[in-house]
Amino acid sequence: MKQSTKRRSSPTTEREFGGTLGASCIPVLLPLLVLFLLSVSRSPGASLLQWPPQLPPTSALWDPLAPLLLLGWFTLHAFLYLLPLGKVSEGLVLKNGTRLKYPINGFHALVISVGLLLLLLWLGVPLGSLFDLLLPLAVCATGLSFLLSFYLYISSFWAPPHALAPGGNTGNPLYDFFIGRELNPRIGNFDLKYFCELRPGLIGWVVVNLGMLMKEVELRDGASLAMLLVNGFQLLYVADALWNEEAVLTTMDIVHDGFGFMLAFGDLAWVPFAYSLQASFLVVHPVELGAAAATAIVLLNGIGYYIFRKSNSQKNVFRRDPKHPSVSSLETIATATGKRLLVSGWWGLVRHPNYLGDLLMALAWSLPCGFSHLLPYFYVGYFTVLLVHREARDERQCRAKYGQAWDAYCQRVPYRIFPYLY
Ligand SMILES: NC(=O)C1=CN([C@@H]2O[C@H](COP(=O)(O)OP(=O)(O)OC[C@H]3O[C@@H](n4cnc5c(N)ncnc54)[C@H](OP(=O)(O)O)[C@@H]3O)[C@@H](O)[C@H]2O)C=CC1
Ligand SMILES: CC(C)CCC[C@@H](C)[C@H]1CC=C2C3=C(CC[C@@]21C)[C@@]1(C)CC[C@H](O)C(C)(C)[C@@H]1CC3
Repeated sequence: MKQSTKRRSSPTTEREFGGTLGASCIPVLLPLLVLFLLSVSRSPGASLLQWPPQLPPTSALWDPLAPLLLLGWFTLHAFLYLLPLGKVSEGLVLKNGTRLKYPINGFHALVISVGLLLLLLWLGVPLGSLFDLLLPLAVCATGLSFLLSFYLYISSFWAPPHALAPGGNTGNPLYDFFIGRELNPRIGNFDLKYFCELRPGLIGWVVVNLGMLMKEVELRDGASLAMLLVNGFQLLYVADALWNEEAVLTTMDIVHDGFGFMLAFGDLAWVPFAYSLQASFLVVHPVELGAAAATAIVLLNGIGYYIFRKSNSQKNVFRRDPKHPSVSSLETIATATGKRLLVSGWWGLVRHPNYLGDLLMALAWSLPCGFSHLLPYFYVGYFTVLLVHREARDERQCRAKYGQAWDAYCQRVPYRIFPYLY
């Protein structure tokens, strides 16, 4: 019995994100990076390269209102998640042959949240004050990510072996805490990873953006075109994710990755506070955008969105029902697992067309901030690194899963993300 537990706990020797060293440093460095980026975005110089780096004074990191707001926000979203609205969908087949059920009511949660925000505005609640609360909120969200990650790590020891993620149970506590041991941790029917991936942080990002817009209105008696574009583009991205909530059930995060610090912090702190940097930058560094530039940026976002949505939907439909009329005529290659790989349509253009679309949108979100500072382009740089790394991880997993069939796909579709470039 003991022996089998040992074998179970080290199914993979390969470690990602720099192994134990990465897993020990990232949980310290990333929260500091969020605070650094937030305080640079509101400083007059907004310089990323200033030495010594600008860190906020400790007095700016705490406000008793922040934990209350965060607690209220989480309670609201847990309640909305449990409401019997929308349909219930099944995830992909698990190792033990079963499928988990997931409520598809994220879009309802977004609409109700936006409705509540409009009500608050109508009641005269100064949403612009979120600008002054950003640092304390980011500190509390980070604290919450740590608490959740400790809970996830400890509770995973009660999970059955088939419920463990392939990469997150090496036996090294630091690494497993970071990557996540359990694939789909649940409290009853409440799926913690699925909830965190799409609700409090993602919708929280929209709220932070709206707060920045209201701060701009307070300061300058109106919202700038640049701020409206950033808010509009990112709202579209979040609304799209929730409208197509079912598609998240076939992404790497849900299907392959465990739920540990990386995703908990990513979902709850990194997304709402680092992804909203353009909006917080614009509060202190207004940009006047001409009509021609705005049109070109809208076009770029539209092209990126089209590629992103079409390719993600094509793969999702194909994985759920390969005989569906919209995908049945596409060329595919067989793999030894019984699953087929698309080699025409969007997935015949490059091996990750969805990343290409996402990166075009990322650029469109930064361009409204002009070219005077580097900070608004932080997201494009980070996202390129994230997706190039993610593509390499996915490639390794697919080669292990599909062997020769994957090599044949790579020969047939030689470029990874950018046609003729990479
Ligand atoms: N905004 C953000 O911060 C982030 C956004 N994203 C976005 O999330 C979306 C999902 O990305 P991600 O989860 O990384 O991965 P994908 O949705 O691209 O999923 C990759 C999986 O798709 C399947 N697949 C790969 N090639 C083919 C093919 N030719 N035919 C059929 N199936 C194929 C494989 O799984 P299998 O064969 O087992 O089904 C592979 O493991 C992307 O649009 C990405 O841009 C991702 C990360 C961060
Ligand atoms: C903390 C580290 C630097 C890395 C954290 C990575 C996470 C922030 C991202 C990993 C995969 C994500 C996805 C989305 C948001 C960012 C994270 C959590 C996503 C929900 C965004 C909206 C998209 O439409 C999507 C396809 C649903 C995304 C799924 C992956």
